[in-house]
Amino acid sequence: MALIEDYALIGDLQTGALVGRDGSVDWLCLPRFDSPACFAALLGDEDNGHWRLAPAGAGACTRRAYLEDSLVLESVWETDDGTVKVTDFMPQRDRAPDLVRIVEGVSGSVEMRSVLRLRFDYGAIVPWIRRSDGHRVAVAGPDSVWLRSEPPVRTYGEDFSTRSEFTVEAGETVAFVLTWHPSHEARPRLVDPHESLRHSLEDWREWAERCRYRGPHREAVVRSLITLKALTYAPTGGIVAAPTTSLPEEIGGVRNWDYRYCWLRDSTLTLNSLFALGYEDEAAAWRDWLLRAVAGDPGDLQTIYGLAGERRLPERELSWLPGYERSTPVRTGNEAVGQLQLDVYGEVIDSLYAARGGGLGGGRPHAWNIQRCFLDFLKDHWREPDEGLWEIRGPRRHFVHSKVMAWVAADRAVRTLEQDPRLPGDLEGWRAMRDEVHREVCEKGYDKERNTFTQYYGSRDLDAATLLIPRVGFLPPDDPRVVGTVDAVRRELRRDGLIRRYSLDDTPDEAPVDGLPGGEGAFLACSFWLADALCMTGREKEAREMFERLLAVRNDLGLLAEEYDPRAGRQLGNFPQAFSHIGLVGTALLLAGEDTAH
Ligand SMILES: OC[C@H]1O[C@H](O[C@H]2O[C@H](CO)[C@@H](O)[C@H](O)[C@H]2O)[C@H](O)[C@@H](O)[C@@H]1O
Repeated sequence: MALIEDYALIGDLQTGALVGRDGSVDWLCLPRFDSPACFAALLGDEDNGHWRLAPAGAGACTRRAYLEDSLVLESVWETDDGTVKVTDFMPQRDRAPDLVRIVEGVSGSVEMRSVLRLRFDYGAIVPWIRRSDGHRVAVAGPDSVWLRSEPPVRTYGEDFSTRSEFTVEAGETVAFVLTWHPSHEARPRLVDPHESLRHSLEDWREWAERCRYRGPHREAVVRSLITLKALTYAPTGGIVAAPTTSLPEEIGGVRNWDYRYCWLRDSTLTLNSLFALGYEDEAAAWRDWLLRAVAGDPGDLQTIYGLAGERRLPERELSWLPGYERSTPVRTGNEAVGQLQLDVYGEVIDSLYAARGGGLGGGRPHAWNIQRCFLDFLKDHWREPDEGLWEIRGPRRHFVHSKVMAWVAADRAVRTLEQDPRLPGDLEGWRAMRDEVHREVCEKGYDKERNTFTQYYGSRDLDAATLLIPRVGFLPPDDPRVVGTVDAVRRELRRDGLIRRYSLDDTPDEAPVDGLPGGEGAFLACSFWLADALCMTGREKEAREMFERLLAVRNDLGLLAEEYDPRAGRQLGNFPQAFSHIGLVGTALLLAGEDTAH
């Protein structure tokens, strides 16, 4: 079984595929990130769908890398008979998604094998396969997938798979193109694989060159930005939290969730990273996505939407999939859609505030009207308990982070009005709310005895999200309560050098706050937040050490999942995860003195 970090991401800004070191594409949803997978071996085995293209009898590739600053992956096998490389990518597109795999002989003469097992509907459906016009065509229900090669190589069917064996000599290429198309339509248009490769490289190069970061970790920052960009759904401007579902937070555990949707929290933070580094177009596209998605009653605001702003994302379990290393259930949809997560208002308003300050005009009259509606809602509801940013599935609580973010919402709205008094708004009401939230959090969310903010009112538990208190400006970094919180979190939530998001096993007699059985790894975003907090509280050396430790956790391609198990030395959770890459970019900016946050 491949480790999570054995995978590489390729994508076309509408969906993404995971390619293993052995040349197997084990995850691909077509045509969108949130469509059913036609390759789901990631969450089961080869019979759930995959496409392996590699030298016959070979194991993992000898080396692999993305070509320059792109999402084009090159895997090289050195064999006894010669060296061969496979270049995998998905050209950016209008409609039909293509997966292109170009085999190139480098030296000697290498026998190659392609085994394609298409299984629609997350591994459940074996399609019917026929030949048409030089293609192999797989059809089941609404889906059809077309496979061709240039030059044509012989394919044959065996064991419910489409196979080919061919030999490449030095200098020869064989390019495969796999294209999804609605099954009721005629043959899709054909792309030229070599020309598409040139375009893809050019597009990514131009895009990456626009990055404004000038600090010492440029390679890591650019790779994170490319990954974040790869998680944007270009037709609508939506941003997914990750391209996968149900990669476990604990091997063999139940904490397996579907991240192929747009969380307002994750999206706003992604957007802040892109915006801070010069990517205004993405920011504008997401702002417009947001305005469409949240239109309606502000009380109906959801924390999660579909790629085009869809609201219903019913959670269900795919019983036929055995799960990644037997981690079940495998889920699609996400029940957290119906939760009350008060922090989201603050994150959205903060992001629009930053965009306005950065000249994006966050800006449009419509955008300001929505922020006013959010504030009106929050004024009436901030005193309520909620599920918080960790989307707990236990009883609602008065989470300190949620209240702090309610303060952020009021603070940014007040500041907007102070900067532009012509805008309509309840300046006095919002000021009063801001003061009241601040007072209450400092009174009820702070443990005087231990000099630390806690996870929720009245609790002794800690929460790494309180590390954000100085970052969002709720208290200055040199406030003793901030320093005390950073120290307490570092002391109590540390796990082999990294940070857990909250305590899970410290009080075994009590039900865990998140209402879920089992444990989880260290949370990478929180570990970046600790580095930020250390830096802001004057402990730059420790912050740098923490950052270097986190950089070392990335896989060979610079990718991060949501969590990490420091004891097993392996990544955990959905992959690659926007939250973790946002954390990396934020810390790199802060350490380089390029941070533009408040
Ligand atoms: O841990 C329980 C929850 O885990 C998921 O939420 C997490 O991922 C979200 C997307 O990155 C992030 O916004 C949130 O802060 C994380 O806690 C899952 O989606 C939830 O359904 C689940 O309850």
